[in-house]
Amino acid sequence: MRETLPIGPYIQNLCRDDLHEYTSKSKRIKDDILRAVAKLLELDEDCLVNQFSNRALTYARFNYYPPCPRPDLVLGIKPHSDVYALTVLLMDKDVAGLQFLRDGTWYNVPSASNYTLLINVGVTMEIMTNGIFKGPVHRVVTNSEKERMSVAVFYGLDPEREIGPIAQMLTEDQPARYREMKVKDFLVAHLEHFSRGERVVDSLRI
Ligand SMILES: O=C(O)CCC(=O)C(=O)O
Ligand SMILES: [Fe+2]
Repeated sequence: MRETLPIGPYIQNLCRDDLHEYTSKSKRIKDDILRAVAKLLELDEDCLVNQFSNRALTYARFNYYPPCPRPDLVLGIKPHSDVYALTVLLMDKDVAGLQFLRDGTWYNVPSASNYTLLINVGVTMEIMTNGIFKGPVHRVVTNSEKERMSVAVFYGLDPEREIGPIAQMLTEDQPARYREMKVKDFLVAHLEHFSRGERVVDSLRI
């Protein structure tokens, strides 16, 4: 994250320092996870961490879901895959609502009795690992009685660079499954696909 946070004066006064401290600490978690993923893939330990320059994007989203009288009709967030590489999600400790899709079935993420961080893989990671790690589809359902809150910090790449499978993932037997694209164009394409209920990654498949 840039030293001077590009957020409005209201947020800056309210929680600028806390947010800066929080995102710096969660960046360390993100780097640990990237190193663990690199190890799992039998790559150089730092090869994923090194993809994130000091111009890489960090984006924090504060989600507030008020009680909703018709949870059967209204979603908190519609189905999507996160677009950046990794998400560090601080979950509401009392109210569940997050669900992941697998083989056509939605699975609940239970609320934990304490503040819990959930690490989610995003589409950027799916492309970088040439499809080995997937950015799962998830959504948030509403609750008729209780409000719910979460804080998602998304870690992405430098918008001026290209996104594509990293060179270390490619062999003759495992050629690139996704074409390259400039990150900032990829983010715009993501929004267009999201508004149509589609996944941008599917449009990049070779
Ligand atoms: O509120 C949640 O639990 C998930 C939020 C989410 O998926 C997002 O902000 O992308
Ligand atoms: Fe999400």
